[in-house]
Amino acid sequence: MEASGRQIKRRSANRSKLKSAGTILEEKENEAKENKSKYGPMPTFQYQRVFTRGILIVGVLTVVYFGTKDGREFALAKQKEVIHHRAQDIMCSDDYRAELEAFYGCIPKRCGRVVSDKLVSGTEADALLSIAKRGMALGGSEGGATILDLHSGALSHGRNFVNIYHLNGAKDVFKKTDITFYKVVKTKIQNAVAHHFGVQPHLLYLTHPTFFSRLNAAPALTAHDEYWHPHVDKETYDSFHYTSLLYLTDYGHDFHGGRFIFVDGDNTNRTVEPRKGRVSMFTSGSENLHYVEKVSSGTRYALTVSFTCDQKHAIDDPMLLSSVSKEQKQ
Ligand SMILES: O=C(O)CCC(=O)C(=O)O
Ligand SMILES: [Fe+2]
Repeated sequence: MEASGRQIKRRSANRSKLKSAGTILEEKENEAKENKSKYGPMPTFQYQRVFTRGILIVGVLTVVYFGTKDGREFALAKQKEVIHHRAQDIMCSDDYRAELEAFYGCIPKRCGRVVSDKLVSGTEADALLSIAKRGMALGGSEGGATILDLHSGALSHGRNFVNIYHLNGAKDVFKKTDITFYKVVKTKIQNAVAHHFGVQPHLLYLTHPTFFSRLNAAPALTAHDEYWHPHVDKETYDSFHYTSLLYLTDYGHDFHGGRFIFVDGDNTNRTVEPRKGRVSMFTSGSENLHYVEKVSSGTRYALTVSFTCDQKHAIDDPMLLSSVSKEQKQ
């Protein structure tokens, strides 16, 4: 009797142990479920939370460090976009502002850059591309950069330059309509520069050098082929006050590499991807330090159209070879 009474007690104790173990298990499962749904899996060892957070912080810091070490990059104009008018203002550099003090009416209301795909039509861009190709076919650099200046006649040739107007083959290379297209486009850009920077268009003069460029991936043979160095136009070309670029071919289609990069003081690059007919205009001072990336494949064509406020440095529009006098040709 006594033994069976003890057995009953033990069984009921075991049952209650089992029950409580089951309850604990169930509670743990419920807790686990709750934890899973609310906060994810619970830490499985002491300090795991601290450890996980540490890893996360180190990860974020690594991304920030490597992301900013070589600077950041923003696209001011992507090739695929069609931009009506996109501007970025920058404080005028002191040297630039000081120099312009002498040219009343030509001092910019703002410095910076502006991009437009609506100024020059596809037909106009194609007409200018055709001029560049025909002219450059008479010469061409052996390195990666060929230029053609219709004003002075300078054309890259091998490792040097020739005057295209002195070449026999050049007699009929340009037509009257070519010169008309060239002048129309120049005047549109001149008015757009004046309008955007708040200066009077008749106080802007076309200046030297204004030229077509053709860039490719061929290794540089002379300093003239090295187009990728960061520079300030005002320092490279003394007479420049406003620079404009008209792109005649498409980045990512006609060539790769060859983007235009503004290097800004905030450790950030602003890029312009060339697009046929795209015009980029900017003040030529040190507020607009820039370079062109090396072209990695294909051929990039552009026209640099430069303006000065100083009439002393003004240049004339190009003329047809047939209307250039003998003295001018020599
Ligand atoms: O072709 C370009 O995009 C820019 C060329 C340039 O920076 C220059 O001619 O000074
Ligand atoms: Fe430049």
